[in-house]
Amino acid sequence: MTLQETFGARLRQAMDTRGPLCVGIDPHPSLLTAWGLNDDVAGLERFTRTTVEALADRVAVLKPQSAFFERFGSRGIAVLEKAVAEARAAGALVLMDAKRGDIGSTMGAYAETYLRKDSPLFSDAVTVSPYLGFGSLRPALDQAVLSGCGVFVLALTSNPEGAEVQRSTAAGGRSLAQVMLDHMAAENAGAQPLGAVGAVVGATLGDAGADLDINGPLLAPGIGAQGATPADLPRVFGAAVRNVVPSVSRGVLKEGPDAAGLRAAAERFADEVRAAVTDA
Ligand SMILES: O=C(O)c1cc(=O)[nH]c(=O)n1[C@@H]1O[C@H](COP(=O)(O)O)[C@@H](O)[C@H]1O
Repeated sequence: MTLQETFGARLRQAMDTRGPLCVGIDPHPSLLTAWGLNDDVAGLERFTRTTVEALADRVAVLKPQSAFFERFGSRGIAVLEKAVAEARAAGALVLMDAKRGDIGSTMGAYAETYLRKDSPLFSDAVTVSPYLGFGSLRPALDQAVLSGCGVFVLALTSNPEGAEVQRSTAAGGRSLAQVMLDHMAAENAGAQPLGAVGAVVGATLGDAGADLDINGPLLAPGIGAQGATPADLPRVFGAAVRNVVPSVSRGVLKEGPDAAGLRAAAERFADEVRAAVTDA
């Protein structure tokens, strides 16, 4: 695989050319209603198509939240499959937010679902949980490298409940999250320009209080509806802020269904991120 084909290279290039932003596609029932749509498969399809058409040719990363599609069973998954293919065709990287985590043998099936090139849900990257043990992720980590894809591993999540688990002290006195971050750094060692293993670290944390030097991307959800702003990023991420992929879902989606409104919101967030990172 050439350097250009690695996930790290593709992500870096997308962020440099399109701006440092991930927009989440989270079709909440309340958003469907606010857009004048019904909370049914037709509404889901219209919402998703509008968002992809408005943003896939300009934002670096689109992150569909699988749960909102799974709600509708197989017909919802069909909408998701189409959205992934169309977003990728328009040049966006697709990060499937599925937060999968299971024993290794089952993780192998998830890896095939999202990271094998001939799968109907093939995406550029997927979110996973390491809290069944980092080693349980091995099939996804290996499949990602084979396919030139990325894996975003939950480390310090944006929700307040996460700390109970993630900040607990593990063997050797490190926090459990730090143990996971250290595994990620080991996976990414030597990769240029960035490794394929990303960490998820909430922008809401105030100060991450962890060593985020993993030589990989740092997905930062929590901007917008959960209260964080791009200006918070330098404080949370310190020197690692240049590897941050800030993520906004409702903060952009609430500006729909008008495509111009969605685009303007995404551009505004990307501009604010650029300013915050430049000033850092
Ligand atoms: O992995 C994620 O994307 C994620 C991790 C995390 O720590 N917190 C978090 O909010 N998310 C996801 O990011 C999105 C946040 O949506 P908004 O709060 O509407 O911007 C949701 O799809 C969450 O599932």
